[in-house]
Amino acid sequence: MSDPLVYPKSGRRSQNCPQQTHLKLTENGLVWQENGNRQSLSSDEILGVEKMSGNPLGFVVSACPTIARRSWEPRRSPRTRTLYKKAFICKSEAQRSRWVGAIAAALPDNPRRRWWVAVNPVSGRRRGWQIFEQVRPVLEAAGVQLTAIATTHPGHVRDLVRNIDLSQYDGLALVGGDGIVHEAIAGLASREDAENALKTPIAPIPAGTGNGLCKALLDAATEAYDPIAAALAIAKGRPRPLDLAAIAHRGRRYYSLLSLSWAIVSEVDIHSERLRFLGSLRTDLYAIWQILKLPTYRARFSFLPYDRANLLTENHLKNSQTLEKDWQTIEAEFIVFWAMNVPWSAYNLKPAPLAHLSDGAIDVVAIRRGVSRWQVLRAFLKCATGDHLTLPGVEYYKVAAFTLDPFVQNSIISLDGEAIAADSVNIEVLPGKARVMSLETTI
Ligand SMILES: Nc1ncnc2c1ncn2[C@@H]1O[C@H](COP(=O)(O)OP(=O)(O)OP(=O)(O)O)[C@@H](O)[C@H]1O
Repeated sequence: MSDPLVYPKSGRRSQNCPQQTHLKLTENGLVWQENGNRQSLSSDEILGVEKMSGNPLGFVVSACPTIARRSWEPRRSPRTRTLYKKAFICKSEAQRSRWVGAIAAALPDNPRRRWWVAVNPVSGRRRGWQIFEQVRPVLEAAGVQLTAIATTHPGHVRDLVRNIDLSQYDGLALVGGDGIVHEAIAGLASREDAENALKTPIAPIPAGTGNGLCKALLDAATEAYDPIAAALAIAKGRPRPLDLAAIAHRGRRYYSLLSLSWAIVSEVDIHSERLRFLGSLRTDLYAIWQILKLPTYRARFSFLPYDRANLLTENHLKNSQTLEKDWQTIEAEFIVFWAMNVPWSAYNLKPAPLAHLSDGAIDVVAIRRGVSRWQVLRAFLKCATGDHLTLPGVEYYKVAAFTLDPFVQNSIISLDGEAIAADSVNIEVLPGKARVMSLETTI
């Protein structure tokens, strides 16, 4: 559809705009001229179109385009998005109706419009509700209906999700950190209809301190890590499978979506909570403190290697054990023990660069006794970009299942950031057990 009779309107700046434009609806989106420049919005970016209130000739297109990189931003970093509203004025009401109808018809239908939203107001820097208010207009512009609640106590999301009528919703959005996503999964898994319930699409909106799952999803879609892109995954994305790990510990069964860590990693994860007021700096400072102390933790680690050697490049194989279909056992003093379901454990930490959201494997990064403080510190620093795998002392195992028997009294295991006593744990991968919203074009 192409129409020369459409005039642009840019609010207070309308006097600077050309008198006339030529709006075109192509199979890729909208194209028009403004101040002599060609402007466009692709159909991937357009959220919706609506008649302008107060002007019978106007209509407004809402979109989430990427914004131009600033001069100091690295060229390879993904570009952030913003909510953008573009107003057009038609010559007649009939023409406006034609445009609104044509644009709406050209947008792909969103089969998932009804979302339940839990907002943790105290996660991260206590900006959960503010972040929800930031993304709400994006979702509403896309016609998403929201039923939002604020959590009031730990375990609240798990209890609500256990009892919620899932037939009323197309997905669960979680504004907070990985902790409330973990709770939502626990709630779904504890239902009588768990098998089906776990297929409910989940969408994390980052407001916590770590947000490893959200970072992993956005990074896989080459999107910048920000709440708007996370919300766009609800409006324009598709559900994709996510492996879960089933954990047997002291007769109980847990589900993990992110990580199981022990040794200095769990010490940092759990004990740095007391430095919460420092934001994400808390883990960095606590990690440096632990590396200076360099405690070691004895354990038996038995694992079933995951037979996909082609996923490992030659370089990484140097640090990996031989891949065989049998269980293997290592008894050692560990400094680092970090089992990851996804590449990112936090938005700024990529311990498992070879992990994939649904490859049926858990990636274990370990450092044993015998390396210097300097080497551990280097591995920790390189971990920010996932470039630590080739460093001396860093071991990497891709496994389908494992058992960890810690021989240390009074240590803790961190399961998706929540503490459990360091006792024998059995972990098994449940391939594609859950579903998460993603902007990836090929899944
Ligand atoms: N209103 C509340 N008051 C206190 N704790 C809460 C409340 N709502 C949720 N929680 C608990 O807060 C914990 C952490 O939540 P969340 O994961 O959202 O944030 P975070 O810890 O800052 O983020 P991350 O897990 O990414 O570090 C969860 O275990 C949850 O049970």
